Amino acid sequence: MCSDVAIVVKNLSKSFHIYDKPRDRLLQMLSCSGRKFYREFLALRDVSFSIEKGETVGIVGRNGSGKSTLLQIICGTLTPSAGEVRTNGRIAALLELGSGFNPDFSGRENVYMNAAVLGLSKEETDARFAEIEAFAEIGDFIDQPVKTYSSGMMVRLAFAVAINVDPQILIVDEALSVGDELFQRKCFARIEAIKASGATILFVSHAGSTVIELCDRAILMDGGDKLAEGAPKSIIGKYQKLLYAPADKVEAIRAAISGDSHREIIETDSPALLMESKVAKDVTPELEEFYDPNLQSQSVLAYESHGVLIESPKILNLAGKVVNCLKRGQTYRYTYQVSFAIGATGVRFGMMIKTLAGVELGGATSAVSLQDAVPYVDKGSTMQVEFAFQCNLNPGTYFLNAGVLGSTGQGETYLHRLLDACLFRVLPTADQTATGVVDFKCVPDFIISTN
Ligand SMILES: Nc1ncnc2c1ncn2[C@@H]1O[C@H](COP(=O)(O)OP(=O)(O)OP(=O)(O)O)[C@@H](O)[C@H]1O
Repeated sequence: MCSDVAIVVKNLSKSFHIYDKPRDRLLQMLSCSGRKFYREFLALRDVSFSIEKGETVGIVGRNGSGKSTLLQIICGTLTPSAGEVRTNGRIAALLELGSGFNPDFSGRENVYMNAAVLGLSKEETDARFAEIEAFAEIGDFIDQPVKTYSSGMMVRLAFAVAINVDPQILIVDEALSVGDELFQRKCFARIEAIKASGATILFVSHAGSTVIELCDRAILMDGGDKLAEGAPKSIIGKYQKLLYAPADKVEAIRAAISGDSHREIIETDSPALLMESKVAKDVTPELEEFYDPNLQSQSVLAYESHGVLIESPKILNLAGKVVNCLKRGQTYRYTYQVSFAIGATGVRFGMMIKTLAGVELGGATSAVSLQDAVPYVDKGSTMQVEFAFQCNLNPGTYFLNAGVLGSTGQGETYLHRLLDACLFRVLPTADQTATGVVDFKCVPDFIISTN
């Protein structure tokens, strides 16, 4: 193995035996006839790549694409069915939550055990223990059995160990998403320091922005295949295209992505090759807005009705078609119907767009003050409410609220309100330069001065 290379994965395949019924497993154990009581499931199919020392590589892919299986084989906790993995350097891994811990032992004991597995002597761990404890910030829990820990505490301790053993290769599988935001930031800062020290980092993440920020390169997995590898931004674009594709277009998009990679367009962030990556992107079909029936809000929360009911919240495009997968920059109409089983005064309507995490991004009310509200709505009336909005959001998933304010005699209140009434996605585009959540239409410009 070349001394510049940290990880080599060559023609790696992994198949699992799937038993339809528990008794089939038993029959298989007892069988001497060679008959198979299981189905083979190929979780990884002929995957090859290599990672150089000092590189930070992100692995992305839809659920079940084989990311975790791949990391587990690289770390040696799972054996491949075919192919091989070679690694060069001390590996610290954060795989499944708490997988390296013994639940009956205290945090302190687990730190020593974990560090020993990673090749540290007791004296070396003694010297680092205070730093590990300080980083984990779990207080007196350090001397409690790990089985009493919350998932957040577990990940704090596991991460504190992994990053304080000076790994030459750090492998992280989504573990960071468990910790709270402040801890996540602290971890990212430390990962950057580890990266700066020249270590190799391989991590799985569903967060495209994290991969773009942290990684030098990304690998897209799908259905056990390595579909593409290249510059993070380009790979994330392909991943999102696949993720948000309507069911009948998935195969075409998959084929286009894999076709690109078979032509071996190895994309880097160097300006010369960005031209090539643009060509590769253009091969992938651009997605049009559409309605995905599977995309329904599972978290609708209705306030108690005061004789008023919000119904049929939906998004329409300008042609009047119902859609929930939207295009960035386009104008849409958010509509809902309101039925009044009771007369109400000072009626106002509202909407709010929120992120998956519930952050309120922006909305509107139909009137600034009571003076501008609809003065009176008769009992038995129905109103069709509509808010036109421009979709200045970057690709992602968002929620919409709907609300009706007014009075039925006891002062202004929500006559009805639906939280998470609607769910929509913003589709990725090939030419996206905007980052973050909101597309502020930033226009970059620069002037180079030389002395
Ligand atoms: N021990 C196992 N036995 C049978 N099937 C398995 C086993 N482990 C994983 N699989 C299957 O292999 C496929 C790949 O799983 P893996 O966990 O590697 O995917 P992933 O990309 O990490 O998914 P996610 O993003 O949901 O974590 C899945 O279909 C999964 O059900």
